[in-house]
Amino acid sequence: MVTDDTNDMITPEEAFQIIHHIPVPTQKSQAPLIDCLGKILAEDLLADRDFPPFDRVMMDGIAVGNTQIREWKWEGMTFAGEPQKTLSNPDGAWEIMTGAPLPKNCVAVIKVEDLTFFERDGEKWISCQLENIESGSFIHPQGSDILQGQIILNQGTRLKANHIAIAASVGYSKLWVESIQPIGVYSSGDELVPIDSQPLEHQIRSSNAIMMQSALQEHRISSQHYHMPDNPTIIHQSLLDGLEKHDILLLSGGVSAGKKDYIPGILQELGFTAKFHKIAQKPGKPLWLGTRPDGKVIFAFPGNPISTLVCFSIYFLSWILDRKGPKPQGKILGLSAPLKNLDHWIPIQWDGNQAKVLEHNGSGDLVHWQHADALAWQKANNNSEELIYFPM
Ligand SMILES: Nc1nc2c(c(=O)[nH]1)N[C@H]1C(S)=C(S)[C@@H](COP(=O)(O)OP(=O)(O)OC[C@H]3O[C@@H](n4cnc5c(N)ncnc54)[C@H](O)[C@@H]3O)O[C@H]1N2
Ligand code: MOO
Repeated sequence: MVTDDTNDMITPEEAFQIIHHIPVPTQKSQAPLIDCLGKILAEDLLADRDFPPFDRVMMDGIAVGNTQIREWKWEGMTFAGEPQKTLSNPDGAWEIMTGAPLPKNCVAVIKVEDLTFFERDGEKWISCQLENIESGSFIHPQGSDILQGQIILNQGTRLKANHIAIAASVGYSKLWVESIQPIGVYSSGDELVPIDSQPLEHQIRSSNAIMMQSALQEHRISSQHYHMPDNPTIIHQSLLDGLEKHDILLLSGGVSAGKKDYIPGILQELGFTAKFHKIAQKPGKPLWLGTRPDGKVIFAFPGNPISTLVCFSIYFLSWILDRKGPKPQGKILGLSAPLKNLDHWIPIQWDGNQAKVLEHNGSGDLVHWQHADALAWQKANNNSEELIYFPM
């Protein structure tokens, strides 16, 4: 008899909704700027001076006070890093380099490509053929980006490299940030053996934990690995120990319907409430997510390597990185018919500039999936060829 358990499953959309209402446990600490990438800023940063701090020259060339004439007498030169000078002759020109402070009495900059330098009566002159020279051209006015004392970067910003540059430019060599503390990463199953051992015929090498740990490293989150055999007493104790040290645990295996799939029951014993167990999707149907009143969060991923990979990438990473799910959209070549009641996460490979379905052997097949560039989201019963996808 074929059973249909779609009634007790939620959709991926519902799962995203639930996930994004769960606070990510973080701790506030002060960190050197070089270690702040990817963390959440826990303070407002103020501009310590106007930006730019002076009228900044934007092109190598000359600065002039009179834009109506086309020949100016050379008066002096300023490089970036030199203090502001003053143009004394109203019909003169001051040679300037990008980044220098605009000399006093100047109203426009003309770039060197539009100029001719020449000598007349033993003196330096500059001419220009441009019809129109607008006042203010190639001048980045003082305070036009932001004024001193204003907030230049808001608390809550997830810090990218350009934000780090802003912090540096206003003199913060350390920042208060919210960061995710080391995560406990668990593998489970009697069939699993360590990477450097020779498996017996019925055994396999464990790969899910190291995959998750590596992916966490990419986001500068440290982790600790634990392995649990299929023994409820040991699982209970091991998770209890892990919860002493970590706010977030990531588990893989032992969450489906097998006789030794103890994980959901034990997590309940440990005080966790399941937010969901089972999403109408393939792969990764039996994904379990639970929280505890003290703020601890556990994702228990289905053990098949691709199920763990897909659920980790789609749900866990979008939770900690505060992404709201897949965004880009495009036409995918080679799609098969949608599944009847399950959303389908389909590996996509870029072929030149086309996205096409990657052939594979299901959620136990790490080998073919190595070529996946993205995951396309084919909704149940939906024949569209334009799919939202998720870069991997
Ligand atoms: N009767 C049912 N059986 C299954 C269902 C179901 O709904 N009813 N769901 C299937 C789906 S879908 C998946 S996905 C798997 C998930 O199973 P578990 O989470 O219980 O995982 P295990 O049974 O422990 O392992 C599954 C598979 O993955 C291998 N595995 C586990 N951990 C690792 C690891 N760390 N590294 C590499 N490989 C790992 C394990 O050896 C198994 O081959 O359940 C289906 N069954
Ligand atoms: O979700 Mo399972 O991932 O179909 O093998």
